[in-house]
Amino acid sequence: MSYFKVENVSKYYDGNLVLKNISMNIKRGSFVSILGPSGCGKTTLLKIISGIEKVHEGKIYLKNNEITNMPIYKRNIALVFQNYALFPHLSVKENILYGLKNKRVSNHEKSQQLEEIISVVKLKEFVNRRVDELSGGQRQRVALGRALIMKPDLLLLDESLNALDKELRIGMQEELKEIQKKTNITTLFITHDQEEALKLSDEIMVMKDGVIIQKGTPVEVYEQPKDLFVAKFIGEANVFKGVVRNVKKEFCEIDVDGQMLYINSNKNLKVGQAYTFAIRPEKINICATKGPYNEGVVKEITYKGNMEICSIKLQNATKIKLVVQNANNSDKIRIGDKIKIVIEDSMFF
Ligand SMILES: Nc1ncnc2c1ncn2[C@@H]1O[C@H](COP(=O)(O)OP(=O)(O)OP(=O)(O)O)[C@@H](O)[C@H]1O
Repeated sequence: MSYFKVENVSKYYDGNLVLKNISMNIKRGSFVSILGPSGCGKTTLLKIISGIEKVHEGKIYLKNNEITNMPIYKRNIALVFQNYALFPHLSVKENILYGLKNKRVSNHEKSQQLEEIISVVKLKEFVNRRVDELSGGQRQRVALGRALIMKPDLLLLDESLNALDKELRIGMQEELKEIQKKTNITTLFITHDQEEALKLSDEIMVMKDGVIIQKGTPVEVYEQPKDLFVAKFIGEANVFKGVVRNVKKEFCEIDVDGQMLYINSNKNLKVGQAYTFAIRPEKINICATKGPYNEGVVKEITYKGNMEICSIKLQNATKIKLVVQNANNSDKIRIGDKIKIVIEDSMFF
């Protein structure tokens, strides 16, 4: 039996089915992200797990106990909201201790636990400061501290890094991962940020329209997306439709509106059959002479600091994007350059 299990859960709002037959098994100590676009049902799922909302169908188990209809306070599940829901006029210490308000804990134990948590979330010098005098990142840590002091069996994080600016967010992602590893707390994190999910998770569940479309490790969902939606949602992809004209041992030829694309993989494709396929920009290399290659002209270059995204127009106006790591000035690609590219791999659907 798994540590945390959701079994065929469905939920309606005003007669609309917003969660459809959701099932998941989560191992103890793992960090699982639920990734999906706005409105797909992520928050509703978290509310159901925490007990704020009721399920219409299905069952939920935590540590072998059914908790489907258990009251919130009996579940020992902590939920951190996007806006943290802290008390702004209270101190860091008071906010964190609030997590223990329904627990019978002696004052001595309380101060011991507080000290431990303050050290985990690195807020030692702010213990007595009011929350409204803290930065966004510090508030995030208070919210985490308030959840962690409960020693919950499950930690639910609802887009909790959303309120932070990019730099702080990246810093907090690292801290969150570190805290999760240190405490070994089983965590369910919801986000619509694919980079965040890839970086933090042991497992990712991709959701769309109330359904979990794919579950897997970050590598699995990125490299073997189940469908085009997942391929496009998790990372960049050049998407084409075309008919396979030739399949060789090392490569295949695909006709995209009269433009022949050469791809260095064959994936058991059938000649004459039409496929939708998606090529990751980093699977395309610029080559000197080695064939089979595709030829095109550089139309656009987007500078990204450590890399550039180049948009290449092939002979018949098909456009394809590739990644170039920042090169020396002499090797730099420029708009108007005629280049040869090798497509190393593609995902076919
Ligand atoms: N209390 C409610 N009453 C009626 N419909 C609701 C209620 N809460 C959410 N919904 C609807 O249920 C669907 C799922 O909403 P939910 O908030 O779970 O999505 P989400 O994936 O968390 O979105 P976001 O990323 O924007 O927060 C949406 O269509 C939403 O409009």
